[in-house]
Amino acid sequence: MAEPVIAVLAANSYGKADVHLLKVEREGDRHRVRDLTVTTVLSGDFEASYLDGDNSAVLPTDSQKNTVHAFAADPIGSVEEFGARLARHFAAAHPAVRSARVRVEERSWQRLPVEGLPAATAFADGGEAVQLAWATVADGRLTVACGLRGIKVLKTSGSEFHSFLTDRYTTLAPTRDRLLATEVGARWHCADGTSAWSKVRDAVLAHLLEAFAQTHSLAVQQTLFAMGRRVLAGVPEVESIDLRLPNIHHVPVDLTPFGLEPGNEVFTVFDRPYGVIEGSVRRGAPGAGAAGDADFPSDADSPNEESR
Ligand SMILES: O=c1[nH]c(=O)c2[nH]c(=O)[nH]c2[nH]1
Repeated sequence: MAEPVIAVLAANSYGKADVHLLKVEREGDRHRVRDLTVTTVLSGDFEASYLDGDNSAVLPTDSQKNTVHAFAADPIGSVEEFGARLARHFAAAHPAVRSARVRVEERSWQRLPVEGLPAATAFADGGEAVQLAWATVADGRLTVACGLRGIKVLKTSGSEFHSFLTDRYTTLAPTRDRLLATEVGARWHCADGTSAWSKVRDAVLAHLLEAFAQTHSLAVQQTLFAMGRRVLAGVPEVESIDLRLPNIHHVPVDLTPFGLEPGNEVFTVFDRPYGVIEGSVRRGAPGAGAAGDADFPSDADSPNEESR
């Protein structure tokens, strides 16, 4: 028989990690977004749950997540203020809590400056975009494919998705007003003889962002084609462009169980799973673009990737 082990419970805490939410603050047509990831950590008199499974003092982590959502319905203020409000709430509301720690991380989004459009509802995040190039010499000939990834953009208006095919497994509700968010991956091929790659790159990016912001979207697929077509129209050096647009789902949080207005301001960000929409756009007459397999930018880091 195994030796009886004498064990005591030492330090312990529990909470909800990485509650990722997006709050849209609307002032008429001008929107502002707050992209927050919140972690709650409670410690206190919770030994009974660890030792005996007695949960009578345990505020479920699910309730902690709901609290974060409900508090986000009020003006958020700074990350410090939001964290302090939550921590004070958890510490005061439940007697077993001796300390409540709340971590608030904010990702910043900037309005897309789009000429001729206030673009008060289109944003790009402050993160770093990655620039990519694939240079190949074969038979003495240089070909260069160019790309970028990691450009996060979102629109808080001008996006719908409805009238889609349904089957017995469909539960998705049609919507005429949804939040559209993606992380653009692109790879383009230039005409022979092009060497002004940096100039082309800047122009491609500007056209991609502008088309994203300006296109009233009925589907990510439609936005993708509009973005590709805009690049071909605006950058004569580009012969074709492959685009990958993940559809990063933002689902409105139902606040009615907490006695609040349902609202359309606090969204849960589902980092995964996500839709993946890919397509190549190239010069040619309608009907000429036979559908086929392509190496989309998702595969872009494969060392074997070298040609279209
Ligand atoms: O723009 C979209 N295209 C889809 O194919 C799709 N599928 C889905 O669930 N949502 C969306 N949105």
